[in-house]
Amino acid sequence: MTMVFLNKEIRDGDNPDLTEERKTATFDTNKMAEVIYGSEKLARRRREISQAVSLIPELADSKPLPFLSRNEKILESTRKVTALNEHLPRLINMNDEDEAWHIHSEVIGFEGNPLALHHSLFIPPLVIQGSDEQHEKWLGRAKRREIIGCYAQTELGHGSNIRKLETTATYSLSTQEFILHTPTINALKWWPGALGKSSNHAVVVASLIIKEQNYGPHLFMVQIRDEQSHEPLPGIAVGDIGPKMAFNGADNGFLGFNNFRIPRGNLLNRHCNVEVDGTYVRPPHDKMNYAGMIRVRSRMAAEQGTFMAQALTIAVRYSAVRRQGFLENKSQEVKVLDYQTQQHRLFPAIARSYAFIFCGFETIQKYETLQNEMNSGNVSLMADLHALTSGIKSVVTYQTGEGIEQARMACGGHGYSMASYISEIYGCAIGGCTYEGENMVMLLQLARYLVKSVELAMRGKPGDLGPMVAYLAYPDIKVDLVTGPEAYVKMFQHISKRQSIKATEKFHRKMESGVSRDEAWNQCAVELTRASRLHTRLYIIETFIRRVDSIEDLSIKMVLTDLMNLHLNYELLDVASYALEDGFMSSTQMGFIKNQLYSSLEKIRPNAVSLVDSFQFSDLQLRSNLLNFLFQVLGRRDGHVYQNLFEWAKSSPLNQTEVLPSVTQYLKPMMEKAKL
Ligand SMILES: CCCCCCCC(=O)SCCNC(=O)CCNC(=O)[C@H](O)C(C)(C)COP(=O)(O)OP(=O)(O)OC[C@H]1O[C@@H](n2cnc3c(N)ncnc32)[C@H](O)[C@@H]1OP(=O)(O)O
Ligand SMILES: Cc1cc2nc3c(=O)[nH]c(=O)nc-3n(C[C@H](O)[C@H](O)[C@H](O)COP(=O)(O)OP(=O)(O)OC[C@H]3O[C@@H](n4cnc5c(N)ncnc54)[C@H](O)[C@@H]3O)c2cc1C
Repeated sequence: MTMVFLNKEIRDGDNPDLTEERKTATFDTNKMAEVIYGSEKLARRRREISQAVSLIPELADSKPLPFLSRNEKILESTRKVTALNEHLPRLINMNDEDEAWHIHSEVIGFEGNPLALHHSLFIPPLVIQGSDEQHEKWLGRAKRREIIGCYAQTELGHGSNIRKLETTATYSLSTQEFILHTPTINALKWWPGALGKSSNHAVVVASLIIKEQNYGPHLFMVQIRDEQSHEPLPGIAVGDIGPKMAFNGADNGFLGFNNFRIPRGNLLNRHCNVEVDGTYVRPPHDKMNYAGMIRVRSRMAAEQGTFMAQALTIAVRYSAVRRQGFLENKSQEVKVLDYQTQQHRLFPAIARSYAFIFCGFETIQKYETLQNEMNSGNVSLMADLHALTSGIKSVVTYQTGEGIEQARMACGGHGYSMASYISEIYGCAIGGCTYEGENMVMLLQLARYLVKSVELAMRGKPGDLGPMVAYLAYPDIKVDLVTGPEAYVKMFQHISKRQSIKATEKFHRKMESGVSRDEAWNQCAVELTRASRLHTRLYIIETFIRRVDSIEDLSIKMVLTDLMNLHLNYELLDVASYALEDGFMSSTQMGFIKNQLYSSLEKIRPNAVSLVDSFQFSDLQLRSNLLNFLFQVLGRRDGHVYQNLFEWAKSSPLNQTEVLPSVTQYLKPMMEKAKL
């Protein structure tokens, strides 16, 4: 008998070690999934979608992805995404972004696909920056997938410094067109996903030139390939940039223009415009054209939390079936999950996954508020959200990379095999440290905001500080950590405030010593990025506490409180040196934090498997597909790891023949020669 997604996901025939873990859980994984995904409906819809997908064989991988060449990977991801396209209207609510994200992640996995950017980076800027008329012209076609698009901003020579993008869009008064041009090799667009071979349209970011004046980066809708032949249009050079650390089922590309003309109406002009006579109509905010990037960054906390959760699901389940070494009982080896070091490796990362997902919810809601305000012409929230999302994207991507790498090491040798799927998740997740703004660059954006806020506080204007930075003006009152989470928040506020002030003061001292503003900034940059990280980590902690406070179900609240306490102690321990430095934290308090941390690990141990089960990733999503025995393997929810690893190895193309050409052509002659 198989009982799918019952409370503790107990199924007959599962590895008894995993079943034992599930039986010890103190909570219902379905209820936890509701908390993770925000509602009963969404959690249930995810299960229904997973179930429906598992019944459609053409949506399964036709071969283990690591055994495919790049061309085969692209063919396979395209096959799956187009097959999925046919089923989508029946399987999901087409207007629900969460359902769409979930089903794509089920079917495609982490390899990428030629339509991934179409939905996340082509349609959104069109919606945000396009006028009603432009929506009429392109949006319906894009949504129906009559056309495929991408977002082409980064160039070979410039990614971080958008103001210096070299691709130009020069307005021609005589023809009322924009002339797109790539003046140098460095100006080639480079990196955009799905540009290389798949897209026939692109939202292109180019510097707008009118009567020789440069108005900075603007967004243009550009058709790059013929809709019938799919050949590049005359005046366009486009291609794939080659294999990458991950995303090899997608065709990141390059793009160059040779005086390529587009109509005036192709400037996305909801917020700005170029009139027929060349008059430039300014947007309500200088950085309005960057709004799409805030949107993507606001989604990254939840996204990265989910990436890390997938790697942890694999590692925790595996750690519960992997037995190695002894504790007290010498007659049976222990589950490696029982080692304190293994728990210390994995459990704080589980806590971070939950923290990032909860933080992600708040950030997405904040973005939605911003979007509504922008639509009615109010841009006052932009600066705050830009600062916040710059910090969040940087901290969560970095820590997710750390967490996934720990998950890999926690699986020992098998973690290093592509059968674990962890390397693919890792490659994809750490891309986030770079895309949507390189992490250091974005931390420095947040630092600008923090420095300004400290300056306000120093000028005695704490009332002018926004709610997220109000703590910069709080007095220093020592805290007793025994009293609970609020004391941890206060300790973190002190640490973060002190670092922001120290960095600002250093910056001021540099300038007072005669160093230019930019040079002074650079000489303080490490301290400034530290301030940004601390501020962001404080924000993540606060969102975690808010979420746990809001939970009514007692059994869920209890286990999440354990997880939150682990998070608080782990995070504080990690930054304790800042508070020890000025005596705000005593060495006794430091000892208390460590003890609390170890006790949290023990409390979480019996719930560890169910905490990762609660993410409810299907085996297909973890590339441990039940439909086909050959696929990976370590994260299987049934825990039958070893026989599947053996099947995986047998399916390696190298094992399809006993004697390889490498042996007949080289090794054998070498050995024969040696005998002479
Ligand atoms: C599945 C895989 C998907 C992968 C998808 C990946 C897609 C991509 O990567 S697309 C490309 C993304 N590219 C980037 O993110 C580039 C990062 N760079 C940038 O965003 C900008 O160059 C940036 C923000 C660093 C600097 O911009 P710049 O115009 O030079 O502004 P700068 O001079 O630093 O700041 C001026 C002011 O603008 C503000 N500002 C900058 N950006 C914004 C914004 N988005 N909103 C509001 N204010 C902003 C600054 O805070 C600053 O304010 P203040 O003067 O008050 O301190
Ligand atoms: C997987 C992936 C997908 C992508 N998809 C797209 C896409 O769809 N569309 C698109 O347009 N682009 C895309 N990109 C490009 C991406 O947005 C850029 O690579 C990113 O913005 C970083 O810019 P860069 O490559 O110029 O890095 P650089 O800025 O050259 O970074 C190199 C180093 O310089 C440092 N640095 C740079 N400037 C500063 C500064 N001011 N202060 C301190 N340090 C600095 C950085 O911290 C970093 O250490 C993608 C990239 C990846 C990896």
